[in-house]
Amino acid sequence: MAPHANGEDGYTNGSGGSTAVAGSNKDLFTVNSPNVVYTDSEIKSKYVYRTTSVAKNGDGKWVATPKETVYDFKVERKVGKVGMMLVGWGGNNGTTVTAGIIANRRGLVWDTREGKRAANYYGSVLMGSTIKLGTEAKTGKEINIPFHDVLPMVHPNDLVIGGWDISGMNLADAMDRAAVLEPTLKAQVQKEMAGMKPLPSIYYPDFIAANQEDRADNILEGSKASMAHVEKLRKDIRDFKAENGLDKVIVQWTANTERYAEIINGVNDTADNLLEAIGSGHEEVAPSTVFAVACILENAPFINGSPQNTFVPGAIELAEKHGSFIGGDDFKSGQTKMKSALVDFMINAGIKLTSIASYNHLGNNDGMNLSSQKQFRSKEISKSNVVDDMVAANNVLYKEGEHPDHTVVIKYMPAVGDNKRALDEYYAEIFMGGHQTISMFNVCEDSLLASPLIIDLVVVAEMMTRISYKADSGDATASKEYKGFHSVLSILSYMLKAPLTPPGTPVVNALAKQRGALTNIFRACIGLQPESDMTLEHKLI
Ligand SMILES: NC(=O)c1ccc[n+]([C@@H]2O[C@H](COP(=O)([O-])OP(=O)(O)OC[C@H]3O[C@@H](n4cnc5c(N)ncnc54)[C@H](O)[C@@H]3O)[C@@H](O)[C@H]2O)c1
Ligand SMILES: O=P([O-])([O-])O[C@@H]1[C@@H](O)[C@H](O)[C@@H](O)[C@H](O)[C@@H]1O
Repeated sequence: MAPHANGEDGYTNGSGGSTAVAGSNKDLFTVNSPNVVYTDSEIKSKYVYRTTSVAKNGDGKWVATPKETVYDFKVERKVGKVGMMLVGWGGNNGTTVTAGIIANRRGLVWDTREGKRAANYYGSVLMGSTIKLGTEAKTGKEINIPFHDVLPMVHPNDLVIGGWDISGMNLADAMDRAAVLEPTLKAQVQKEMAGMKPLPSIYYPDFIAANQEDRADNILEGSKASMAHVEKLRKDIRDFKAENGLDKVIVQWTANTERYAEIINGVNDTADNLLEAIGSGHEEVAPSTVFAVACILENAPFINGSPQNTFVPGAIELAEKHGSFIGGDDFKSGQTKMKSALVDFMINAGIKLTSIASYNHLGNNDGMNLSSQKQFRSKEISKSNVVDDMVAANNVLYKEGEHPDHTVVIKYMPAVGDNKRALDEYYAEIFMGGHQTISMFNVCEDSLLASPLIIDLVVVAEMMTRISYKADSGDATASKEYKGFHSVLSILSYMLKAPLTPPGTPVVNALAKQRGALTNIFRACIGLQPESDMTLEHKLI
């Protein structure tokens, strides 16, 4: 049921909930609590984090003990001027997200066969979805607010965009090459994008498919890692920041999928060894890792939107040493996003999933790059591990080490272009020897699904640069002074297929849990408890 204006400062949707209209004033809401203090520059909150500690007693039985930890969070309210630099800016995703932000910034409307279309941010969890703020006391109605309004976040319209590409094509021509957007929209952004030209990038041929060589006409000298490359990329970031008067820059890899790098002791296992390996031009150091190192040293958050193992152990250690943010891997845009929701539902419904067959074909340049086995292998890994946590959490259905069959196939079919076809079959055992077969045909317009994720990743990563905490927790999180979250931003996992997590911490792929973590961490920053959906107020009356 479409929402309709209820005459007040909001909308009543079909479920009787209410969504406050964003932008009706600078602060859509304030929190009325002795634990939350607003100043012009900061929001400070005291938050009681409630968990349940479990341990086995002498009889081998689990004993569950409620545990409370008090955290002090601080949010800097000033957003500042933010830049987004994309590696692979001239690709399908890079050109599409750039055109999309320009179209939104200018409020563009364009003609299509189905009628007029207006710029929007659909598919962005921050710009296109809401979270529950609470329940209206006088009516009992659920009050929902735009996700983007829960904390002071940068608006994508305000992002200053730049980046690198091994292809020197200007963004207007590259947008035509990508063949993603309607001509009537392209025509309205063509002039602005024609003035955008990617910076030359580093190109180490062995890491991406040989079929990409023809594009590589905008490259820096040297076909192996070097500190000169690191310093050039660092200078590019500094220059971009200075030329645009930016307060900070967030960098994202949306360049082609690379082959995995071999993890070698003495080469990329520690921060020092990695820096030495770069300095000596070791052939196992990938371009994406060189970009990561440059960003870490420049303290620019770096996010890997592709599946390769960019963050070798040495890169993670370097980020921890410098307190720089990194995140990845591989945008979770279509087939895998659906899988991480559907498998979560099936297994948590007690349905024993026994096999998943995931096939897809696509015809864009990414597909061509993935037609090479080594690059496909990177993607196969990231697409295959996405159900592991859900299976491992259900020891009723699955014995130790038991898991569904899982096959991932990707084929390059030029004819379909960016309109990727995903065909999935989920086969499961149900009650009394029965079976359930779910077959799905999902046409994912790859870049139109990935572009909003690029925006969410940048906005959340930037937000995390303005959140700090201190705690007298008595555990590893204890800190007397305010400090940032761990360098590995696992809070980004909702947008990623293979979430990178701080060393030794579990990977969560279940989509609902990932969204819950993002929502509730942001709620904690303003002193609000997690939304439990218990709604006791509606069940105990
Ligand atoms: N739905 C999606 O589109 C989606 C989902 C998940 C992951 N991804 C990943 O995002 C990446 C980009 O996807 P795409 O469809 O935009 O691909 P694309 O091939 O259209 O764009 C990649 C761009 O990267 C450039 N490039 C390659 N190596 C480079 C380097 N070393 N430095 C700078 N630029 C370089 C290429 O010239 C190209 O313009 C791929 O790795 C893909 O697997 C995409
Ligand atoms: O996100 P998702 O739809 O599961 O996975 C997609 C793959 O199916 C596709 O082959 C690839 O080109 C995209 O980059 C993306 O990784």
